[in-house]
Amino acid sequence: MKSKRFSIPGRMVLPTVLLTLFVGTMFIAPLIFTFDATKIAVSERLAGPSWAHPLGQDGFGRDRLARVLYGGQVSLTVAFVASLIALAIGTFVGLIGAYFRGPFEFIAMRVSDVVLYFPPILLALLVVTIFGPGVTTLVAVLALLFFPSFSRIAYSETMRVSVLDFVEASRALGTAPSRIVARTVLPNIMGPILVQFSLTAAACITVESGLSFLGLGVVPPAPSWGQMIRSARTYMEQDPFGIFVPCAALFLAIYAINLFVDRLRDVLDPKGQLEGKDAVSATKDGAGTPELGEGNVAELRALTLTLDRGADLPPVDLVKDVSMALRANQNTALVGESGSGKSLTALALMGLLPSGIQPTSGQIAVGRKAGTPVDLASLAPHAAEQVRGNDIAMIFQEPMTSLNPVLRIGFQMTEALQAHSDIDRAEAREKSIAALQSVGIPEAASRFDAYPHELSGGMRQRVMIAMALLAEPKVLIADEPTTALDVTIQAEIMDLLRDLRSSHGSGLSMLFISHNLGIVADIADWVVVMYSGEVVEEGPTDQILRDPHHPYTRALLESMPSAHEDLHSAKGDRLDTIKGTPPLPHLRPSGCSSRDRCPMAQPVCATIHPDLYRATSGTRAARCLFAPEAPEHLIQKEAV
Ligand SMILES: Nc1ncnc2c1ncn2[C@@H]1O[C@H](COP(=O)(O)OP(=O)(O)OP(=O)(O)O)[C@@H](O)[C@H]1O
Repeated sequence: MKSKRFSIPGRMVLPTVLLTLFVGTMFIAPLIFTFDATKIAVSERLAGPSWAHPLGQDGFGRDRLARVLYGGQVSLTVAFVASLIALAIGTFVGLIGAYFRGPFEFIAMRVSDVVLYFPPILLALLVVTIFGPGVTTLVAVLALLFFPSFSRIAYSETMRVSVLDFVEASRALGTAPSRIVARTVLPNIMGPILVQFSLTAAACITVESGLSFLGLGVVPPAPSWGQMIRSARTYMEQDPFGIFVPCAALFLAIYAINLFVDRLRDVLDPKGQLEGKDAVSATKDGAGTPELGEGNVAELRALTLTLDRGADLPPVDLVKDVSMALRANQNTALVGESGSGKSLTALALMGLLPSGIQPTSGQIAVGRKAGTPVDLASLAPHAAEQVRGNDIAMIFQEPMTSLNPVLRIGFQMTEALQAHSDIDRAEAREKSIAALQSVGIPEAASRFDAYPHELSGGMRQRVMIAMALLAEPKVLIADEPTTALDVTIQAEIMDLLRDLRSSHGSGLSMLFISHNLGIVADIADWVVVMYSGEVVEEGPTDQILRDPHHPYTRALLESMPSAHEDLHSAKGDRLDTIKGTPPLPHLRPSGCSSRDRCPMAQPVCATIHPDLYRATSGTRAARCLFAPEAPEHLIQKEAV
């Protein structure tokens, strides 16, 4: 494996140079040149710039350049140290309060509330008046003033993040709470906290200057920007340059810090880290531009998706060695129980994997209407946005949460359309209304101006389908699109999806994700069954439904109530359930992953991990030692 080379990301170069120059000037220039910030020369008061005093002299004849540099040292140090203390205390308090709840939450939030009740500047004045002005008091007062803003943000962000799938999954994987907080939750809340840090550092500089301006900050004759403004104010009309210098220094300091932290947040965001990098090929030697097989519009080749569980726990493969070809004009169903890896496989195609999950081997290729195939995860965010929605689109389970509730349907549709094509608003409106009509929305023109809550669940899902198809993508991923709907509406949406291929005549390929093998008969030409992160069987739908070769597919069929009872049930109207639950990804048994739940399991199943054996005819494949596709010698050796 190649060793990582340290390099500054492109986006960070300008802010880093700017901040380094600014801070460097403040701290290094006084070491090189002999500046005296306190030497008074009354005869030269308010003198203009000269070689000896490039920024002129103040009302006491002191060198203004020296004062602005030393003042900067004080302001920046106070702001940085105070913000860092506020960040550390506030984040800790908010994180612990939100994650562990109970008394932790009560104490954390009430302490922050008490501080927030006081108007900040009054609280600052109160503390400074009690403890006396000075740098240490300033740092303490600023940290006290600003830690509640960090704790509030950390609290709300932790509440949001801790119910997300990947945190739940870490819990399910038995990771210790302290580890989840430090390794999983903290990195995911750092974005807003870093932004808050920049705002706080900037606010600290202004509050410090304000207090010094009032004579309650840095003690004279030590220089500070606030003091400089205060004394320059007296001569403002005679010498406006005197007030401009410290104000410009304040402006530059705040701008440089904000720019730096803003960019840093983008770079630290795990989703942004992929910018300009090929996440798949980075793990493989010799991988280049992804390739597509003949007639395929998207393809996964031997894709493995791995969850990084931190330094102490080994990584876990959530999806293993999955290959899938989505062909033009073909509907593919991806079927399996909850947790089998269907959604992650689809998200990998979209280049939208959650943070912490990376492709560690294999290849992802998505065909474009124009241009060479791409792996979305390897594209810069802006480039990926051009492909998503345009060449590959996705609809989700819950149309209410996929549509923005505060924007009219029409606005959301035209916005999506205009993002991918160069058309004006009127044309976008026309196309959107036509799209609404094509998915069976009555009175489409008036629905165009409706808000999502004014439509029924089925209508909303139709809108989502219309939106997804607006740019005429080659691939449409439908992730359990009917699960959140009433049974009657489900049937209507299934009919709509089934008819899409004929109504959408540009070779659309649909990947239909479902946990219900029974409902795919009408819609899919090809079925891929997943279990515990692996493909266990695939083939033409009619063949798989009539004669499943993998015991898990058979069990899945027999547990499904379906309109196609005649296709699969040999047991009349009695439905079987699949006993047990799928293994957690880090607890897969040796040999065959499904053997614990398989009625046909033999001792050999514990020793051999079956491959996905393909029939010589090249169509069907099954991952079972006893499937007709499996080479006979494998079990003969172990048989009695
Ligand atoms: N963000 C994540 N972090 C860690 N593990 C995850 C994450 N997302 C999914 N997983 C795990 O990966 C495995 C596959 O999940 P996936 O969501 O792809 O399954 P699924 O078949 O789509 O299930 P469902 O039908 O419930 O959505 C599961 O074991 C799940 O717990």
